[in-house]
Amino acid sequence: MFLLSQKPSIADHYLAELRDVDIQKDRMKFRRNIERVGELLAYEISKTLTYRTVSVKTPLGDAPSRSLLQPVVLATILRAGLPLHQGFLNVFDQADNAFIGAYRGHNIGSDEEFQVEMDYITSPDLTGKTLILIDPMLATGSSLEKTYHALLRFGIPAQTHIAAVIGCPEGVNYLQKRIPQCRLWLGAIDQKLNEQFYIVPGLGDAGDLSYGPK
Ligand SMILES: O=P(O)(O)OC[C@H]1O[C@H](OP(=O)(O)OP(=O)(O)O)[C@H](O)[C@@H]1O
Ligand SMILES: O=c1cc[nH]c(=O)[nH]1
Ligand SMILES: [Mg+2]
Repeated sequence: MFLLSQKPSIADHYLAELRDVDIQKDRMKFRRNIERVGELLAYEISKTLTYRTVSVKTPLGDAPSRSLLQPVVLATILRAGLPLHQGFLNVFDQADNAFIGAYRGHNIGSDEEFQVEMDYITSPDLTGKTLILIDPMLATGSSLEKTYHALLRFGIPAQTHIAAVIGCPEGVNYLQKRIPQCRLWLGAIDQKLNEQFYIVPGLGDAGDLSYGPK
């Protein structure tokens, strides 16, 4: 698992602003900070990808360069994933894209449990591609796990990365147990989940903070 906050960097500044109840009132800033964390995570992931050597013609000669070998597919869980998706797309600007409509609904008969509802999924062929699954909050991990398995009907990727801004031990353990083949990339890892399955201290509801209450 990779953790942006493991070493002090500008990522800490973005994360602090994302968590701050006063700064959160500015939705544009909130979305932009999520996007910026996405750009940083995408850059970190890019360091692990495979490149082929190419020669690029400059006005003065030929420059030995590198170009991505495997196509990247960015797969994002709506709604809260959208600003994070944009950050990844700023970096992997030629990526193909998949979108999944998933949200935490309530189970019948219990106020304290939920099941992930999924009602929209679209994806290019994933066979042999580098898949990056994007969602800012890794809480229980159910949304990401369900999404990963649903996406496999579009083909088996060569490798899968999961990127989130804030995670928690419960969600990390869940994904490492259920889908150990996926590599995890997080901005920060927080203390725990509360009784409503929100990350504490976390930042609140990333979807609502980006786009308003629903
Ligand atoms: O790890 P989990 O326990 O599955 O929870 C995380 C999910 O919860 C949030 O979505 P939410 O259901 O709030 O939908 P939204 O993006 O529309 O706000 C978040 O964006 C994740 O998708
Ligand atoms: O803390 C959490 C958990 C799930 N979804 C959020 O937006 N925040
Ligand atoms: Mg939400």
